[in-house]
Amino acid sequence: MSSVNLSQPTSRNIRSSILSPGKVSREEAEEAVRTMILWLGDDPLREGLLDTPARVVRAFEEWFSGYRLKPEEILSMTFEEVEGYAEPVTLRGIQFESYCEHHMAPIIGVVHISYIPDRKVVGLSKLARIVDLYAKRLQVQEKLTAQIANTVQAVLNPKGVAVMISAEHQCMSTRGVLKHGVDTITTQYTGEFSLDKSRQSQFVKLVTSGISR
Ligand SMILES: Nc1nc2c(ncn2[C@@H]2O[C@H](COP(=O)(O)OP(=O)(O)OP(=O)(O)O)[C@@H](O)[C@H]2O)c(=O)[nH]1
Ligand SMILES: [Zn+2]
Repeated sequence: MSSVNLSQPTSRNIRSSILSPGKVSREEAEEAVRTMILWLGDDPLREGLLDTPARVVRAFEEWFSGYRLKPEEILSMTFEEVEGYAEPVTLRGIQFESYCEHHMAPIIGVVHISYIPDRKVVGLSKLARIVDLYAKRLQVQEKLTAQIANTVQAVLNPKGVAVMISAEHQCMSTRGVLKHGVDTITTQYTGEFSLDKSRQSQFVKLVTSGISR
């Protein structure tokens, strides 16, 4: 059984946390969850909820693990000499879960990424890791799309990058306007994908066509 301290956070410790983001202790985060449970009208001391603050904090560590990762480290392993391959490499349908920065509600969808190698290629899984690095943060979809494309461009330096995201925002489907089944689609292009419209349409056709394995 964990011991429970129901003291309210003071304006002093909230202010000091804002001044040094990331410096909030695990105990303070668990305390915030207890405050939310109380505010909802439930009893954080009842048996079923005693361990909930610790579980919620552990879950948040997974959902927001992207803040602790560095893109340069993920994309540092590249392969040169790919036997003359010079056309786009495309990963279609990378599933992701993110959280909107306005409501902290899930954004669930898929990312499609394509890049045109300039001698270097990167391990395919590393592109999916870059998706998670930015998805597992508080986000807006437009920023997520741009961050993925611009990071792959900056770190790998290919001839061009294309990113398309299609996602449902639960802040629109489970609350507020209550519209289910809306796909929000965003795209970001760099290099040849930005300059050459035929590259763009080739990418869009590839990721939206019905090819299967
Ligand atoms: N552009 C953009 N908007 C988003 C994203 N995620 C959520 N939103 C929107 O952010 C807006 C926040 O609007 P507010 O009026 O401040 O919040 P609200 O009163 O909760 O708004 P409603 O959702 O309309 O009830 C809403 O229109 C959301 O649909 C995103 O990734 N991109
Ligand atoms: Zn939202």
